[in-house]
Amino acid sequence: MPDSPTPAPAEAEIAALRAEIDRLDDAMHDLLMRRSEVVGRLAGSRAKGSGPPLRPGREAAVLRRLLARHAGPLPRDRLVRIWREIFQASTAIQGAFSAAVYSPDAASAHAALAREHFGPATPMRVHPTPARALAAVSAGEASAAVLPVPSEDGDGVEGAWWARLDVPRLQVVARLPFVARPGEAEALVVAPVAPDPSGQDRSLLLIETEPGAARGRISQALADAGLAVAGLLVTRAEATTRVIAEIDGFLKPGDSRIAALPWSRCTILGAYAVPVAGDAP
Ligand SMILES: C=C(O[C@@H]1C=C(C(=O)O)C=C[C@H]1O)C(=O)O
Repeated sequence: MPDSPTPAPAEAEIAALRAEIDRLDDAMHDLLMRRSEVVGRLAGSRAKGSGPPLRPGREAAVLRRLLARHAGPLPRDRLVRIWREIFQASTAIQGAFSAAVYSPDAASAHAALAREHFGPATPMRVHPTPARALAAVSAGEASAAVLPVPSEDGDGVEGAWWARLDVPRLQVVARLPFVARPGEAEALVVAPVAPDPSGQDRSLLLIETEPGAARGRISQALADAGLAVAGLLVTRAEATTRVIAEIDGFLKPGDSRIAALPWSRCTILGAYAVPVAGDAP
């Protein structure tokens, strides 16, 4: 026997609940208008300095704080989506913002990730190679590029954008999606702005080692220097062995632990806020 449907609340009860929702909408709208005014003041203040208004670390810190106090039936990823739209609207108040997305086709997972992160109102252009997406940012045609996460097998010479990144002018500033979806596509955001710490970050260190350097030796050298390795990617092309080490924490140029490494060619590619767990399935 199917469950009998819950009896509909009486008309008066529905009207009362809708009136309560209307009052809450007004209160939320008032707060959004006030928030936008504060963002406008921030944009006008000298405190924030020049450059694009993107502060992914600050955004991540806000989201983590809200998620830590979150309760009730609104799913965590919906809360994040609402705030992503608020952040993008705030960014747009402070200056024009657009994204250059590497995507082999418009329907790819990367285009969807970028759209989800930057919201439907952000101008976005899809590029057929990571190099073209980066060139759009370099030329000032876009504010940020969305690029594939480096991989040991799939990058090829064309795809290894991270080996030729024009740091520190361009840096990795975020990882998508911020609410982790294990097993699904991920991307990195590169922008002409230094990353800002969120309080829980990972840094990307590009190292050129001697040809044929063994993984174990690379890991050991990083650990000996006091760096906590969260991931290690080793690529070997011709005479060059390139390593991308994901290091726990926010590395700044001049860090003595980097100076202690046995390789002279070590470059911080940027940092990103460690993604948060999604809703339990
Ligand atoms: C308002 C700022 O600029 C942007 C908008 C933010 C927001 O709406 O909270 C946060 C970070 C920035 O991407 C800021 O720097 O705090």
